[in-house]
Amino acid sequence: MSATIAVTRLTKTFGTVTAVQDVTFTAPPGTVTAFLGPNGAGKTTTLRMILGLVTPTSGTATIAETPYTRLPHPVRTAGAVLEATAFHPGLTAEDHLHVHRTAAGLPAGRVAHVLDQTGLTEAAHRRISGYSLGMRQRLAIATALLGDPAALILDEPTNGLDPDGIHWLRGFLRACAHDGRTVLVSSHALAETQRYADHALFIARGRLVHQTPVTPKTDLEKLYLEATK
Ligand SMILES: Nc1ncnc2c1ncn2[C@@H]1O[C@H](COP(=O)(O)OP(=O)(O)OP(=O)(O)O)[C@@H](O)[C@H]1O
Repeated sequence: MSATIAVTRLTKTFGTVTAVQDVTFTAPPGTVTAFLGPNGAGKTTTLRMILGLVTPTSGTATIAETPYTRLPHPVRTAGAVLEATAFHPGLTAEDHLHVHRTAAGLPAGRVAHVLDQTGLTEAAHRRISGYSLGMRQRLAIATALLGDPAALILDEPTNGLDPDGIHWLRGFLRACAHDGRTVLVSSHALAETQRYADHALFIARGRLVHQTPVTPKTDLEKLYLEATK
């Protein structure tokens, strides 16, 4: 299954604050799309609208041509990691994943598979309370992968990762795209984004101000500074 993420004229106001204004873009399968912009630009709000967690004031957001809240199989269609995920510290990673995969009605074998995909197999029987930030980030990604989703949405996944973790994440995102998944990632880490993204969207003050294919020659920082000033 493939799942294009399509955002059309999306707008969200919170009282007098316009967080997102008339944003339109498409994130196609088989690619990593980076979502870049200053603090408060509207990235998280847009991702939350795509995932049905925030109701748009106007416009639409669909995954596989369907709003998230109306997807027949949401966990198989889209997996997401938004901001700091809370885990029960007394559980092991394996326990945590079994709780989630049972709730989602997924086969037991998925747990070992996502542990392997995120490099957590050896740590699977340790309590999450002893996990580093990077291991927690991997576990959040493992949870998002339980349904083998066609689309993956990650909000600032490099935050708190050490160089090993960043190296792993880069390879992981590329592998996801290679497998045909649609990957949408918000980030502030421009040099790193340059190394894994196929396409970059720039958002500033709630508006999509620029977009570009990303190649080794793209000067993402220069484009970012020009587009968001
Ligand atoms: N629930 C809310 N109520 C009121 N205002 C909100 C709410 N959520 C977001 N905002 C405001 O909307 C704007 C966009 O915020 P958002 O979190 O989407 O930005 P962001 O690009 O993700 O920022 P950051 O890079 O800091 O995570 C900000 O002005 C923020 O204060």
